[in-house]
Parts: sequence; C-alpha cells; structure tokens
Amino acid sequence: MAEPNGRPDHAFPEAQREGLYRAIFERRDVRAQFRPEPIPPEVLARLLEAAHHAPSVGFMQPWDFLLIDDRAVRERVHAIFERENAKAAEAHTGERGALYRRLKLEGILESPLNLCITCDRSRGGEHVLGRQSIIETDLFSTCLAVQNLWLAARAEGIGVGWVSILDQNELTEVLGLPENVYPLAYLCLGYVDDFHDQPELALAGWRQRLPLAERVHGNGWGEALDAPTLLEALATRETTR
Ligand SMILES: Cc1cc2c(cc1C)N(C[C@H](O)[C@H](O)[C@H](O)COP(=O)(O)O)c1[nH]c(=O)[nH]c(=O)c1N2
Repeated sequence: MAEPNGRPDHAFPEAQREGLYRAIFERRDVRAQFRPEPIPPEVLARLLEAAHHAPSVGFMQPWDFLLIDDRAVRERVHAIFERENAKAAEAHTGERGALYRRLKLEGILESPLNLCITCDRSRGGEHVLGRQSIIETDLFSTCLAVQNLWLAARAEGIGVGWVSILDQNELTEVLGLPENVYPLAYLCLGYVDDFHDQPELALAGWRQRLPLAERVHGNGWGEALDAPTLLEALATRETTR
C-alpha cells in the first residue's frame, strides 16, 4: 500500500499500533498481585516464542529458558534473595531505610512460575559477527529477549517481576548452570489481580519518572535540541501520562 505522498506505508493499522503502545505503557514490574493459576502451556509457548524472536548480535541467540515451578528450588532461590536483600537494606538509612524495608521486591514463592533467562556467553564460537568490539552485546541481546517476553506477557494479561537482588554465583549453583552460562534474568510470572498504572517504586514514593524532554540532547551531550516542535510534542505527551 502507498500513502498519498508516494511513500510505501508499512505502518500497522491504528488499532494494532495502539495495542503495541498499550503493552509498552501498561507493562509493569509485578511483585505482589500474583494469582495461583498456572499459565496454560500454549500461552507460555507464545511468550517463549516472543522472547526467542528478539534481535541478537550476529543472530547469536545466546538465551536459554529455565522454567522453575518446583517449590524446593524456589525456596532455595528465595533464601538467596533474603540474604542479599538484608545486605541491600543496610545501604539505606533513616527514613529511606524504613521505606526500603517496606518495599516488596520479589514474588518468588507467590507466583506460579519462575523463569530464569540465561545468556550462553560462548554460543556461536569465538567470532560472533558484530561482537568483536563490544563483548557485552550477548548480554544486551538477552535483555531484549526479556523485554519481548515482558511485553507479550502484558498483552496476555500475565504479570512479570524481575528479581535481581540475588547472588549470581549462588543462583548458578542452585540451577546447575554450566560454565559460560550467565543467569541474566530471574523472573516471576503469573496472572495478576491487577496491574498498577504507575511503577510500584513511583507509587511508594521511592523514585519518579524523569521528564523525558530533559533527557533528550542535541548533537552532543548537554547540547540543547534545536527542534521546538519535537520538544513541545515530548512535553505534551508527558502531561497526558
Ligand atoms: C534489570 C532489572 C532488575 C530489576 C528490575 C528491573 C530491571 C530492568 N526491577 C523492576 C524495576 O524496579 C521496575 O522496572 C521499575 O521500577 C519501573 O517500573 P515498571 O517496570 O515500569 O513497573 C526489580 N524490581 C524489584 O522489585 N526487585 C528487583 O530485584 C528488580 N530488579
């Protein structure tokens, strides 16, 4: 299809575009509102397929997916969280410390499924196309798989919470990961009672979303953007969300 200006129109129809943006804006990190029902296999397959279709450096596809529903394994991971979280809490004192201790930062035992997305740092051999200069691009790729899954889960009505308050070496041992396989994301998944309309950390008064217009630079760091219409559009969008 071509637009009146002759440019081919590859954009999705409006309703589909809205669906995609809805998943982006209504995706939340979920820790507390999990329901116990299991995720049906066909739905889980769709989420994993979405993750598997993420971009990856040199088409490396460095990810694997460990589906963890065993209570004993989850209890061991939860114990790692408890230890690490106690250490993390010590970093915050006074009112901030009290607020930190009130935050719910994981749903390891309440969610029906835990999912560890790993990154095999040796997949594809020594010379992965595009990874020569920036070795961490395998980790970046795996993060994109996480985000694909997270957005698809939101569209399916499934909440996802990322737990990173974990000792990676202990987690590696509990999950029996081979050498070179890094546990990139430990996620809690399940249907939820509700999705908050703002990040939980914002609702709790921990930290607020930064004004986007202030984060956009011109031709170098700190250079003003010479694009009044874009700046106005950024500011306008912000007041509506
Ligand atoms: C790499 C990484 C690691 C973590 C997180 C996210 C990411 C990207 N987040 C979730 C984080 O707090 C959340 O994304 C932000 O607060 C924004 O909220 P929404 O995701 O928009 O709901 C997170 N949340 C939490 O409760 N415990 C955690 O350990 C972590 N760890």
